[in-house]
Amino acid sequence: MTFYLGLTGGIATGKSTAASYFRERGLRVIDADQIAHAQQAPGQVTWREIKENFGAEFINEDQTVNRQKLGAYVFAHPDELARLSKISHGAVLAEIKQEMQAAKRAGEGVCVIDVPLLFEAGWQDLFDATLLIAAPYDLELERLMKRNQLSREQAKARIKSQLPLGEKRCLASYVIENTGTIEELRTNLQQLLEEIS
Ligand SMILES: CC(C)(COP(=O)(O)OP(=O)(O)OC[C@H]1O[C@@H](n2cnc3c(N)ncnc32)[C@H](O)[C@@H]1O)[C@@H](O)C(=O)NCCC(=O)NCCS
Ligand SMILES: Nc1ncnc2c1ncn2[C@@H]1O[C@H](COP(=O)(O)OP(=O)(O)OP(=O)(O)O)[C@@H](O)[C@H]1O
Repeated sequence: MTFYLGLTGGIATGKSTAASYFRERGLRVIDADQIAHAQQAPGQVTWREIKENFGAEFINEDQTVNRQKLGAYVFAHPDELARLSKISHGAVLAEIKQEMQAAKRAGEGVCVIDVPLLFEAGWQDLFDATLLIAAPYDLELERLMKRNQLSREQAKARIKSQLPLGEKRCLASYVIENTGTIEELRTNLQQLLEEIS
């Protein structure tokens, strides 16, 4: 039986860092962001819908979606972000389900599904358990500003576009506080893996 572990967090709280650890341990990690990006490749259905709904000004000369520009726009306009989510989520979910089936067919013990918007989308029932990588608000804000080179206001708007971390804490089966070093995070992840394996 495959144990499906849904991995989530706030923006920049450390999901990808946790996902890297699981990959190093040889586990399949299904990455919703990566799936969403692949489905935005020129010519794909999602790409066409983005072009039609948001306009050609969000398409680069090489026909790829200008994600930086689109991100700056949608995170400043909640209704537009909802429109983008609506365009993307059905196809992302279908691909996630396919990859989960592949893990089962391959007889894998644990399969991790990294979904930033797991609780916002209401997908928790798809998984055997959910793991939230959490960090205090100020740390989340600092990491996000630094990594994406955003102003404080831009970073705050991105965090605000998601369900508050406090609410995600109540919904998750497991919560790991990512407030120490990356080594400490890895130790906590190892303990969790031992518990569920
Ligand atoms: C808004 C976009 C253009 C920004 O692109 P960018 O390269 O700057 O960011 P990236 O895709 O790496 O996402 C970074 C983080 O932003 C957050 N985020 C992304 N999409 C959304 C959304 N629709 N609502 C709230 N937060 C979001 C997530 O925490 C994600 O991990 C891009 O995220 C996008 O196309 N989003 C729609 C698809 C989607 O909902 N993806 C999430 C996985 S289901
Ligand atoms: N324990 C830690 N100590 C110091 N830096 C960390 C720690 N954990 C993560 N980081 C750094 O914080 C940033 C955000 O981490 P990461 O990319 O894993 O977050 P994420 O939750 O996947 O983000 P997103 O939601 O945007 O995809 C990265 O630059 C990462 O190297």
